[in-house]
Parts: sequence; structure tokens; C-alpha cells
Amino acid sequence: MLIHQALDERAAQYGDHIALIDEEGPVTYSRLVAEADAHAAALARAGVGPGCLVPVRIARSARMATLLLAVLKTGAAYCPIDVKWPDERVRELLRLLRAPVFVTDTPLAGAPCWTPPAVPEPGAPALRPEPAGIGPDDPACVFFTSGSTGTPKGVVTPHRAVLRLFDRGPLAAFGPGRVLPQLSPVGWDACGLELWGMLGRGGTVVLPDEDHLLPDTLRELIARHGVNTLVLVASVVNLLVRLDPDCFRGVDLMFIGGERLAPEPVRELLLHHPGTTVHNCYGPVESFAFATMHRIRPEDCDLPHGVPIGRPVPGTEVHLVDGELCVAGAGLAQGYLHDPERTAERFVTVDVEGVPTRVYRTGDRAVRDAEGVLHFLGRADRQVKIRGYRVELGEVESRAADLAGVRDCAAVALPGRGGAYERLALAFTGDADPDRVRAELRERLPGHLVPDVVRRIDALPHNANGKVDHRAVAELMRVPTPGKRMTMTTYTETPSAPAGSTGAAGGTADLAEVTGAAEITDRIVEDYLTLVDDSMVAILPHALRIAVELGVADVMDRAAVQPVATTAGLIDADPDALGRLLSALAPAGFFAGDPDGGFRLTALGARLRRDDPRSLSASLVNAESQLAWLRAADTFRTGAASFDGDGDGDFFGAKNSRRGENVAFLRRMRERTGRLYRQAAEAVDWSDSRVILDIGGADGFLLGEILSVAPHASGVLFDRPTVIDEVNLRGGVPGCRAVPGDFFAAVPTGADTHLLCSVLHDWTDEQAVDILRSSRRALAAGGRLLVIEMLVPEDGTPHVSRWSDLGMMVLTGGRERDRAGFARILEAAGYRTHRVSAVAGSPFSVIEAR
Ligand SMILES: C[S@@+](CC[C@H](N)C(=O)[O-])C[C@H]1O[C@@H](n2cnc3c(N)ncnc32)[C@H](O)[C@@H]1O
Repeated sequence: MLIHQALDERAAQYGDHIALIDEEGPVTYSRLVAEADAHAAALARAGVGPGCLVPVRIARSARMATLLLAVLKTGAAYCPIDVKWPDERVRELLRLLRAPVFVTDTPLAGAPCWTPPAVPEPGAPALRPEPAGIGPDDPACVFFTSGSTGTPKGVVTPHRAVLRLFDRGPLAAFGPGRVLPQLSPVGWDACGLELWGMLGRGGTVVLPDEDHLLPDTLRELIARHGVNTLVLVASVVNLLVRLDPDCFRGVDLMFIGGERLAPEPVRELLLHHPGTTVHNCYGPVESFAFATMHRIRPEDCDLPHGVPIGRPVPGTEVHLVDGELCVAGAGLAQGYLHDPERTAERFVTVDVEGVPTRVYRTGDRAVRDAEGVLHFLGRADRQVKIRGYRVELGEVESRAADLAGVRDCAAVALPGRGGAYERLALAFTGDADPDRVRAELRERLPGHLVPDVVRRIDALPHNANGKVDHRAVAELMRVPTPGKRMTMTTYTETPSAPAGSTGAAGGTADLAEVTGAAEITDRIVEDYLTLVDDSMVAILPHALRIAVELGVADVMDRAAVQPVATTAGLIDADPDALGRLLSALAPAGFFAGDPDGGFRLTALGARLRRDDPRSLSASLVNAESQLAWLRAADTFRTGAASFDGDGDGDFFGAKNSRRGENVAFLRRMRERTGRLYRQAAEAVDWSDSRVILDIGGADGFLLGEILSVAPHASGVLFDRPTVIDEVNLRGGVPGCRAVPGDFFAAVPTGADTHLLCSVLHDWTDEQAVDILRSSRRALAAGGRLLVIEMLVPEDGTPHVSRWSDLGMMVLTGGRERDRAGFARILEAAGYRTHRVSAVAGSPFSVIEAR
């Protein structure tokens, strides 16, 4: 039996059943097969047939599934290409595949592109009879995975490997009445499992057009389409359980795979949904999708090796050879595409009870208990799973080593709070700029192989054998770099989602974990509590402020160690006192000491310099906030802010008469925006914006960033007259009109996009509603408002916004808000929340209102 033959049989049996559902609506089995037949005929005319490997890059949709089926119907094998993979990676894969055509909706220069018609030609002849000579051992699909030498490995998977899974065992539950959302990335074998498992047995597959599954999305899939079956990676399950453990209500069958399960979220899932059957699934792509499975019981969460991976699935054998888990059976791939050497290395013949047996050596270690149940122990080599993606650390290293300015490098995976790997980090030596290294890797590699953290270090740590000590590298990389830029994650919700659901705040809580902020906070709290008896103050903020005030970093170098006496001479400081300051700040990461008593600046220390592009200097000398806190007990007694006003009304009014304060404030805003949410400029789709009005836009830094990614738009910067005077003194912002005014009175009309970034948190609810009303009155019909602010998580998890909320209360009289809080003030001003997106690598979110 071949995959497409199974679908033809289902179409004959259940022609008018729904096979696929996407944004365009449902597609019946008859229509799916008829359209695939017509596309197949056209593909055959374009030269596709048995023996061909056909890359298919179509966004997740019914059309994607139809085209994958069409390729199979020509007798060829398909290779799914994710629309998000960079062009350079795609070109590399096309070369490896030697493809006659590239099925794609978006052309790629130099590639043999074939864009399928939206609706296949009516009456196009079907490919009947079938192409001859194709059997179950012939390739059906090729999946690319990370390869340790730097070249991606194409796993050539035959029809039999796919079909073996569904006739018996837990996956035989797929069939009529089962509705499954296709959620795995399309390049994964799990996507093949979802499609061909369900469609080969007569069930229904829903193809949502978004990548991120959040509780609201899942609830909607269940309510709208009757989704009752899920195949998910463990990290997504963990996130959903953390945000909203009830969101699975309606699902009675789940398969969790892709990475090691964390016991706690699974325990909670079972507790909330005792009637749901949940399987832990294990398997490498080299033995298609799953090799073993285990139905999870609550007591499994207490086992020493974690939730077991269970027993082999149908058509699959598992042998432990010297503790290494080896898979055999019908699921095995033919091998790696055009790579007999690596194929011979991993697909070997071993003796199993006297029978020579072809196995795939997984590199995973496992034990089998007395009942024959397998327990996963870990990896034997340097392959890891990060957020469900398989990552060969060697591939990342060999790509990075090719870049100019990178001498030696080491890639490591960093665990998150639950112990599972969540981040990929790269340390390198050389003179390349870390941001540049990351940007270049992003151009060459799919997102999951691009390090989240890239850092330049002086030398890679080595162990006693002279090998790179990856554990020590991982320790080094766990120390957070504040303000690093990361990729954007967008969480979309439907306009009807209830105010107060936790989507984006949950996302940012996760990201606080990603930046390691949780760890550093703990350490500071610990040091503070140790010293509190004598010192009564948190010393670090003062020590950093003084280092900036003295200009220590401004006279030091990253490349050369400088004796303390020299530094002291340059800034007119007492050498002993300065030496003690430096030796306190060195282990905190700002300076590096040498055995002779000199110091050199680190990358973090460079941010104490006034001229550093990511300088913290203006923020660290923020005397205004320090003074306000000295008086702040009054704030907690009276509820009124403690800023040093002089009768001018509010925190900002006071600055109108004090230019120095105004300028210092603008510098702080610029540093903060550049550090914390400048990525918002790249994260928002500006294509529909013609005129963007930044209300309270300070010196126009963010607006400038936005216009550089949206050059078709023009900008209007609106702020207090003293701020606009200052901006004009400096020559204005290119592409922008600068307009002075008071946002409580009115804001300029004519813009179709309004921005309010870190403005509403300066004010009480009443005042914030007044500002929003001014915006509402001025916004062009059909326009949108983007509010960029932190969201306080509603579930009590730690988040920097809770500290900032106290800061706002004391300094300006404002507050940080949760989603419900924003929904309330927006609604009071006549706005409706349309969508909330977390800005990745930042505690900020973008709230879009209309
Ligand atoms: C916290 S800052 C945010 C600056 C900028 N949007 C950012 O994201 O970095 C608030 C801004 O609101 C401006 N502002 C305060 N009161 C204002 C008023 N009544 N009318 C117009 N702008 C005002 C301040 O001058 C300041 O630039």
C-alpha cells in the first residue's frame, strides 16, 4: 500500500466526509483527491515522476496538503520546505535534492519554480493508471534535519515507514469522528504523521494559518471545529498547562512528543483532564515519527527517570546495544540523501539473537525495566532538542566558524526553569561583532538553529583533556546579557477573546526566563539580604552609578588591561578606593581582573560608557528616581507620587522649567527604548500605515527606527513643547514632522496609525482614558492604535512589571497594568483590543486597538 492509495480508498469510502478545514472552509475527501489528481497531472507534464524529489514550499493550508498528495500521486517523493526558512537555506536544499521543479507560491530566483494554479484546471486528466513500478519501499518524503558536520541531512523516508503506524496500536484511533489540528512545523516528520495518519484513516485535519498555539487558539479550534485529538511537542504542552490548564477541555486523545517530558506539567494536565488519554511518544525522524509510545498514568510523573517512553509502536523494534537505543523495523529510512558515509555510520547491521538486523543508532541512551517498558536516560553525543527542535550543536558551530571574525566557537544548549533545554547559545573568540554573527547566521539557517544568545569571549574554556569544556561554556552563557535582541514571537488572539485572558503576559513571563532575568534578580535579592544589617542599602545600584559618574569605563579599554593607578590618574580618583570598586564590580561581570592587579573592560562594562550604543549610563545616574524613593514612604501613606514637583502639576510639568532634567530624561528614554523595545519596530506589520503619529514620542528614536523599516510611511512626532524644542535644536527626525502640544487637550489629526509607547503607564486610569480619548478623536477612520507597554501577568508569576509598577507609583503617580486593566481603559475611550503580541526578548507587548 502507498500513502496516496490509502487516501484514494478513503475517498471512495467517505467521499463527502470532511478531510481538511482551513481559513477558506472545508474540503471533502472527493474534492481533495480530485484536486490532487489534477495537480499531479500538471506536475507530470512538468517532468515530475518516479525517482524525483520535489521540494514543496506552500504555507500551511488545505492547498499545501493537496499539493503534497499530488506529488505522491506522480510517483515522486516530496520534501516539505517551511515558508519561514531563509532563501539561502532553501537554495542549499534544492541543490541537495537536485529537484526538477520547486513547487512554491513565492518565486525564488534561479530555482525551477512551479507555481500551482489556485484551482487546478477543470477537467485536467487524472493520472490513471498510476505510475508503475512504485512500491512501499520507495521514497515518499524527505525530511531535513540538523547535521553535525554543518550540512543538513535529508532523511529519505519510504511509504511503508509512514503507513506502518496506523493499522494497530494507539494511532489506529485516528479515523472518522477524529478531528486534529495540524500544528507541527511543516518540515517535521510529525506533520506527515498528522496529515497521512488522519487522512489515511478517514479523519479530519484542521490547518490553522498560525504557528503559535495559545490557550485561546486551542479553545477556538475545539469550539469551532470540534477538535478532539492533538499531537503536540512537550514545550507547547508545558506552556499551555502553565497559562490555562483547562484549555484542553474537549480533547480526549493526546500524543506528546518531540522532546523529554517535564513531569510537573504532565501531572497537572492529567489532574485537570482525568478522562483524556495522553501518550508520551519518542522517536527519531530516521524511523518515521514515533518509535515508542507510553500511555501516561499520574504515577509515571514520580519515576526517577521521568515519564517512560514505553514500548515500540507497530512495525517497529527497539534494541538496546551497549545502552544505546537502536531502532529497527518498517519505519526505518532508506538513509541520508546522497550521503552513503553518514548512512553507513548510523544505519548499521547488528546481531539480534543470531539474526543480522538493520538498525538506526539513535545516540540516545535508555534502559528497559522488568516489564519491558523503556526509560529514556539522555543523549550520548552533542545532539539536543531545544523547544522540540532537533539541533546538532556541531552544525551551528561549523556554520559560525565559517563567518569572518570568528576564530573558535562553541554552541551549547541552556536549560529553562523546568530543566528542559530552551535556548541555544554560541560563544566565540575573534573580533566579529556578536550581533553581526547572529544576523549572518539568521540569513543562513532556519530559526531553530540560530542561537538565542551570541557572545564573544576571550578564550574557550578547556577541560583536562584539552577539549572544549561545554559545561563551563554553558555556565558562562547562563549569565544574562541585558537588552539582547531576539526574534519576534507574535501571539494573536481573535477580537472576541475575553479581556483578561493571559496570552501575551504569559509569553513575556517565559521570555523573562529566556533572558535569565529571574536568576539575576534572585542573586541580587540574596546579596541584599546578606548585607542589609550594616549597609541598609542595595549597594550595586550605587556602585554602578558612581562608576558612571566617575567615568571609569570611559577611560578603559576592552582590549587592554590597565593598572588601577593609571585609571585612577585619568579620572582623578583615589587608587585604593577605585581598586576596591573595580574588584567588587569585576565578578559581577563589568570588568575583568588580571593577576597583576589591573583591570580591563568587559562587553557588559562597556555599557557604562557614555558613547556605547547600548549605554546604560544615563539610566544609572537617574538621581530623580533615587530622590523620589527616599521620600517614598509618603507615597505609600497617601497614594500620591514622590517626584520633586515645583507647583507645575505633574512629573513632566516640572521638567518644562528645568532643561537639564528634561535632557537627562530624554537620554534615559532613548537608552531604555533602544534596550527594551526597539525590536517592536520590526515586529509590527506597517504595510497598511501611511502616516504614523507617535504620541509622547520623546526624541523620536523609536519613530526613526520604525520609519527605517517602513520607508513608505511618514511620521509625526508629538510631545510637550520643551521636548519638541529640544528635538528641533538637534535638527529633528528625518522623515518626521515634530508637533508640540498637550495630549490631554488634543493630538494632531490625519494619521492612520497612533503609537503610545510607555506613555499610559505614567498616568492614573482616569488620565490614561483622557489621553486615549484624544487619540480616538484624532485617529483617521479605519485606523489603529498601537500601545507598547509591559503587561503584568495575571497569574502571580514574577515579572519585572511588578517592580516597575512600584516605580511608576512613586515617581509619576502612574501604574503598570494587566490585560484586563488595558482592556478597561481602552474600552472607556471607545477602543477595542484587537490583538496582543509579546515582543520577544523583552518584557513588553504590543496591544493593537481599533
Ligand atoms: C515615558 S516617556 C515615553 C517616551 C517614548 N514614547 C518612549 O517610548 O521611549 C513619556 C513621554 O510623554 C511625554 N508627555 C508627558 N506629558 C505630555 C503631555 N501632556 N503632552 C504630550 N506629551 C507628554 C513626555 O514628554 C515623554 O516624552
